[in-house]
Amino acid sequence: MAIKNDKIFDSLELMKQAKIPKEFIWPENEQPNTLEKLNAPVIDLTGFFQGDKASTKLAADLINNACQSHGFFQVINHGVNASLAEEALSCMNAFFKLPLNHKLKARRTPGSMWGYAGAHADRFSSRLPWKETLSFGYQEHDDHTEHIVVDYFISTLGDEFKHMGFVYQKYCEAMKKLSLGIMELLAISLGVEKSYYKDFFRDSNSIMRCNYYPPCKEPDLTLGTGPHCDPTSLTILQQDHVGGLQVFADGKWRCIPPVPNALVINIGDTFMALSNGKYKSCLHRAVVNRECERRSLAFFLCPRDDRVVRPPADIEGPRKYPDFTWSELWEFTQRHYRADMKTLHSFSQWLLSSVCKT
Ligand SMILES: C=C1C[C@]23C[C@H]1CC[C@H]2[C@]1(C)CCC[C@@](C)(C(=O)O)[C@H]1[C@@H]3C(=O)O
Ligand SMILES: O=C(O)CCC(=O)C(=O)O
Ligand SMILES: [Fe+2]
Repeated sequence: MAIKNDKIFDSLELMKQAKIPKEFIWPENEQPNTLEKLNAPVIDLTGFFQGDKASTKLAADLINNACQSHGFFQVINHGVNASLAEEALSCMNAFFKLPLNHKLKARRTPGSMWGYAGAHADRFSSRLPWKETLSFGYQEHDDHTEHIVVDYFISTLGDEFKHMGFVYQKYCEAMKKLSLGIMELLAISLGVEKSYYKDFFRDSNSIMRCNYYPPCKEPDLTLGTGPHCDPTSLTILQQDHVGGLQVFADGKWRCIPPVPNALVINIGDTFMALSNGKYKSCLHRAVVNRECERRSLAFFLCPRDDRVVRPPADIEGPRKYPDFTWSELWEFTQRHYRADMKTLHSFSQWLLSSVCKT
């Protein structure tokens, strides 16, 4: 995707302005409104990790019910160390509170996913999200997976960020381990051989994203993250205590209030295709507020670039989506299409039309 404009927003300056710039004002029908809660079940993973059959069946049934409707559920006793999770959140402040020129040392380069972005102002010219992001990869290569994140922070921001790199290295490893456990539960809940999805994601190529949402003087006119379905396979979201995540379900935007020590899990487009549409990748967004900043950490599980996304034979019914690879879908969202609620459908049309042209 070519750079639309090379505008740079300084969140420190933006926060002082009584009126937000027009680029951040979203269409009225997409602006935040009154809220009910989403029934995103909180699933205790203790018994599943201990191999208890009854607990595993309960977890699989709750997941099946949630994923057939809106694709969101929450997990507690998930095995991610609480102090690591807390430090991953606090490390965000150490980066996002830096002066802008320091953050720009990690600036996302065109065509890359990695790095710092302010409101995606280098990619979009309207409906800008009221957020800053820092994204980096967690690819599983044989030779240097165990320090791939540390290396990124040192090479991008310097030795003084080595500790932050170490925290996120450990965090990504913990997220990957949890995501493979969730993949086993998803397989069980779909009646698929329980290691099928785990094996599919063993050599994953995942994305870690830190979302920083500054306070906003006119929170009802903008959005922190616009309405979208995650194009990825599975998202593990750690939100702080502020709240702001909303899911569009049963015709309404519904909030998922933060549950202490819980992680929010949602199905992405790629897993919807891997389940042949049985599990839903659901529209969601993030709102901001006037009083305080909000932070979230999103781990996006993605398969190896070239692995063909195709549902297992156990899942019956006519195919809903064509075969594709994650690298094809990723390129579509980075160069041709701003992820929204129709990404997978638009991508399928784009893919089939490009096949017809060859
Ligand atoms: C593959 C990805 C693209 C986005 C980050 C991951 C999964 C979610 C996508 C995103 C958050 C959906 C909303 C729009 C987006 C541009 C954003 O607000 O950040 C998307 C991410 C992206 O393209 O950078
Ligand atoms: O910050 C949030 O609560 C949601 C962010 C999100 O949906 C995303 O980054 O894909
Ligand atoms: Fe998302």
